[in-house]
Amino acid sequence: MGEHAAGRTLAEKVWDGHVVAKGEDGAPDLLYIDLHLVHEVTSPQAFEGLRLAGRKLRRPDLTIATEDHNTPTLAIDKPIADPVSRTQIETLRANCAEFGVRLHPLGDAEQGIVHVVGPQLGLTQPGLTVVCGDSHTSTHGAFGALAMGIGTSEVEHVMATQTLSLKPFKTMAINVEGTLRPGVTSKDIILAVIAKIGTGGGQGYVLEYRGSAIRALSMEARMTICNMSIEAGARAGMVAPDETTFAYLKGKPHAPQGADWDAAVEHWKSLVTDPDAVFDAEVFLDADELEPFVTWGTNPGQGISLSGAVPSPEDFGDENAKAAAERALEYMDLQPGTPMKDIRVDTVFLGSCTNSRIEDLRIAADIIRGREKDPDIRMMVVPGSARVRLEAEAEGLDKVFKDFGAEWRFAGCSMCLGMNPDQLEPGERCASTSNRNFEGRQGKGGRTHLVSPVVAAATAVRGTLSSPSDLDPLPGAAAGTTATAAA
Ligand SMILES: CC(C)[C@H](C(=O)O)[C@@H](O)C(=O)O
Ligand code: SF4
Repeated sequence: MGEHAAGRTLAEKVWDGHVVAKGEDGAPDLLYIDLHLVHEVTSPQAFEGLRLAGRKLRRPDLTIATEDHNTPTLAIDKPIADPVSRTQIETLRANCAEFGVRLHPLGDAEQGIVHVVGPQLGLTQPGLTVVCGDSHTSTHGAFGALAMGIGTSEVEHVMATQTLSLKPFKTMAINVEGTLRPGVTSKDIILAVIAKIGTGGGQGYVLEYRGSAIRALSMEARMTICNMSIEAGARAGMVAPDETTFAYLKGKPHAPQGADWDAAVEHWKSLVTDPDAVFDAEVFLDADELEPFVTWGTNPGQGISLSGAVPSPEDFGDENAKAAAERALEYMDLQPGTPMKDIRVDTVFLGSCTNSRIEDLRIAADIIRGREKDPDIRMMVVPGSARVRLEAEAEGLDKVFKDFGAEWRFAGCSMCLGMNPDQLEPGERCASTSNRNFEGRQGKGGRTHLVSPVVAAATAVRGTLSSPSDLDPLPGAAAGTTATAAA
């Protein structure tokens, strides 16, 4: 025991502030939940459980639902053709009506991927506990919230009690110092982190992303990083709130106003890891050295610099990693030693809760503006929410994408996981801005390379995995890229 208690990390502060009942000897604590986000896939049994128990929803005012996974991205005014998707959507609508949950249905201006909607409404705020029956709830940690994906039985527990029983966690600092080069984005940071620590490296930990490179990122770029914390196996990922966070939140529909705003900012400023706090583990990454990062395999940790080559299973010391690489290369139909930039893709997907916010669309549009799409590439652009779509259209980005030959779709999860008509054909290869490259994730037999929005855009121009620096300069433009390090 030390002389005096050590300082606390950000995660510990938020946790401590929500304990309703403390567990003894490593048993779970009961935590109060500030915000419960709901979508159609993981809520039906939870609502059914409440119904069977004759219970009410404890806090409808802290619960909000949206339709995202099963929604079509074309002809959204027509009935949903797929019976399973239609049933899930109709069930959500009926449940929300019965239990008094605010729902943003397809066609509503606030409909969209649950992890895009919460932040854009200003519901996601520093210091809150946020849960959702969805693994990528970690996205909301970008605001300094403790945000966790939960299972359907936990969804029911939160619905019934507004609390959740949670096991203690360990803390890991992910320190990213330096300045990103042009064309390198926050997506590359997180892909590099996962390649470094592995898909199980974060197990049991709440990650805190820190350092000058993280501080320099926009809120949307921070969300991209926190979003993929779960792909490293972590319980959650967080960034301490700062002026960037406050500026993003100010004026959002659910952000505090007037004197409440000032008081909130005062409180939020205390949500930082104390200088004398000790993390259970630390990881360091040099932002100056980072290059655009892409995956070659079938888990998000199987990634490499875009300037590199497909690795050989022999490159992996560990027998499991060797076997996993062998299997991944077979599924991906790739030969060791092939330069990543020689890999031809069929489809480019710009979307998902990782990279479908307005900044993602802007930086991709900046690259393709005035350029021609490779004629054999199919490109789909799917805004994360109806609001993002409207905003993009007000800026004329839809026209940039359409002139380029891309498909401009309505908001939803879309080809991120193909629970809707947007799927890859067997054997089709896709450069995707989403977060999972599992076998069959984007359609049976489909092959996924995870990339940043700028790599997605450059790939759509050249037809092979490419970064903006591989593109010929536009006539009259200065050499280099217009992509900023902001996304
Ligand atoms: C459908 C849902 C439960 C799932 C998740 O939890 O992540 C989905 O969003 C995904 O990305 O695979
Ligand atoms: S966009 Fe993809 S990762 Fe995000 S919630 Fe939807 S299916 Fe899951």
